[in-house]
Amino acid sequence: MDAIRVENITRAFGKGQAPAVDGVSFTVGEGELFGLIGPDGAGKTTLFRILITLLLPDAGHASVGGHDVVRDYQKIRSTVGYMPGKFSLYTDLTVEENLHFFASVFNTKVSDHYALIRDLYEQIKPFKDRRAGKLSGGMKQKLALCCALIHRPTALFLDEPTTGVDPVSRKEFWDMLGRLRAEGITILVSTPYMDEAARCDRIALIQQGRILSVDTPAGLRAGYPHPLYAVGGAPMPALLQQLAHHPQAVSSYAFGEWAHAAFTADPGAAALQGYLRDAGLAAASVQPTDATIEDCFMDLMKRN
Ligand SMILES: Nc1ncnc2c1ncn2[C@@H]1O[C@H](COP(=O)(O)OP(=O)(O)OP(=O)(O)O)[C@@H](O)[C@H]1O
Repeated sequence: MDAIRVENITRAFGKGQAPAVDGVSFTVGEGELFGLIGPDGAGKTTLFRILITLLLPDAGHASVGGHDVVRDYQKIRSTVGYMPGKFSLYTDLTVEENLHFFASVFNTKVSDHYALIRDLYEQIKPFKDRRAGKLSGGMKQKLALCCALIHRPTALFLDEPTTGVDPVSRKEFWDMLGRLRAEGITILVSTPYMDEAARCDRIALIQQGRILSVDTPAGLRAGYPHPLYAVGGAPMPALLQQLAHHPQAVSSYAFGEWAHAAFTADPGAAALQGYLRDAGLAAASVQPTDATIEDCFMDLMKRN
């Protein structure tokens, strides 16, 4: 049985508005770490709210742990953990009080499943008497995850858990997700950060409410359809302009200090270098490169 099943789910807000989620389908296997990757406004939160039964879909079906999100919503609420994108804890309660409160909501005790949160909670324990509102961003996020895990959910829904979190805490957070996955907990996590996609078993790329692709990160990258070059060493605006004018150009984007340029057929590094030199960009360096998740996303967006 799939841990999460989404079939043609559609949801719009108001008449005449484009649907926030538009005919979305995918499945998540038991114990899978599945990423929903897409920019702001792509429909990730709307989909999460439908799956954790806070919002009704207009059309389609979805189930979590075999329970239908409309018919069996109570069953789902007692068995899933949810960490919303916005800080969801009680800012006036201390760290420890928040934890006990969430345990009581789920009819359990902190001690019942402490082993699951021990690693995480040890890191915030020194601040157990501090009000949650006074914690740093990374600490708040750790406490929110502890609270979402307090009843040992079978499935965990994390909506942009690392947005606005520093790089070290982000890494620690993803390490923690790996450990939870090893415990057999199914995880659906959304993020706008393409680099985090590589930490997932499979990912769905989502844009304007539609799924562009569902694949493993490696499968997605391997399926990138164009010869791709990383080009640097010259001013970016001039590089991008010149690359866009190449007769075989498909696209060119700035990726940090490099431009990534895709072509319909492989121009060859030497010929591409010559083309740029002839255009007055003699300092440009050119090397073939593998597609990143972001390259794949850009390409799929162009084609859909
Ligand atoms: N309650 C609502 N009323 C009206 N429009 C909404 C509502 N919730 C979401 N939307 C709209 O639906 C679209 C998808 O929003 P959603 O929050 O699901 O996207 P997201 O991928 O989670 O992005 P973000 O990170 O910005 O929240 C957006 O255009 C948003 O403005």
